[in-house]
Amino acid sequence: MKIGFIGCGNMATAMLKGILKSGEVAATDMIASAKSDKTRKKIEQELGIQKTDTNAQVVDFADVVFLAVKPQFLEGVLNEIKDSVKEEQIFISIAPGKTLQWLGEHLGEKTKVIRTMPNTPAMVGEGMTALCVNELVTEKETALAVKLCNTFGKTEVIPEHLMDAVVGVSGSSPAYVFMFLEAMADAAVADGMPRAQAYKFAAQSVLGSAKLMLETGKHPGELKDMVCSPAGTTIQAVRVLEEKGLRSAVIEAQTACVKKAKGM
Ligand SMILES: NC(=O)C1=CN([C@@H]2O[C@H](COP(=O)(O)OP(=O)(O)OC[C@H]3O[C@@H](n4cnc5c(N)ncnc54)[C@H](O)[C@@H]3O)[C@@H](O)[C@H]2O)C=CC1
Ligand SMILES: O=C(O)[C@@H]1CCC=N1
Repeated sequence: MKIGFIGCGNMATAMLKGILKSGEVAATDMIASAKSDKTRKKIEQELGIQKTDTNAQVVDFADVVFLAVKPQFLEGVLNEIKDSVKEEQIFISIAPGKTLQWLGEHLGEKTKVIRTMPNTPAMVGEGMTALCVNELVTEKETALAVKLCNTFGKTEVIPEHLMDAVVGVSGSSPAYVFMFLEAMADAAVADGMPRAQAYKFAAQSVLGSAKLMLETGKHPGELKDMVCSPAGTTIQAVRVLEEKGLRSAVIEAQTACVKKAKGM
């Protein structure tokens, strides 16, 4: 199996590293395209795979082609590669808001298309990717795409109508989590802790809390209650977070994020 990436920025690099590390595909069977010399140098030196400045060359080479440019450049790229597309190939988009129908219209109606939404924790093998497929993609091909995405984290196949919600809950959410981490660290710095140490304490607490929820399967409210001792410290923090509207802020932020994804 040969894999190609059109565009080799943050997400593509993270995904490529996962696939390479898994050993599922040899470096010689992978190619990525980039517009700048700097990125092509990165492809060669950091990833050790083939590079090109021509997107159609990726399509000529690969069985599975990842479309990893920003959504605003996608239409131009699809127009550029359309004549090189073969019916047996699989195209995997990682763009928010671009539907299977839209992708099929631009790639040709007989094209196998998969729509995904990964996230940047893929850079450390802890990504969360959602995936949906068009009617031309077989179960075996879906399983192949899941296997590839599992090399950089967890993957779930979902109905397409949930894809915009995924942008909010996992595609974009690392940004809100990093803001929360920064704020917690700032408070610890205000209380005298060195900044580097504050980041470590905040990040490990978030990592551990997420792991605790995933591994116990317990309701987050129950886990929160386990921390809140009667007349203790935590319930005071919870009281202030409620007063300042933490839940509402997160829900409103995510709703704005999903609204933007729908309009893309
Ligand atoms: N960064 C994130 O957290 C996530 C991003 N995505 C999506 O992934 C896609 C890529 O995003 P990033 O990697 O963050 O962006 P990026 O800007 O880091 O990478 C995009 C790359 O595509 C290249 N490019 C632009 N036009 C091109 C063309 N015509 N031909 C070949 N290469 C071209 C750019 O030079 C750049 O290196 C976008 O659709 C984004 O919405 C999805 C999930 C998470
Ligand atoms: O901000 C964005 O548009 C992309 C999509 C999901 C994460 N980053």
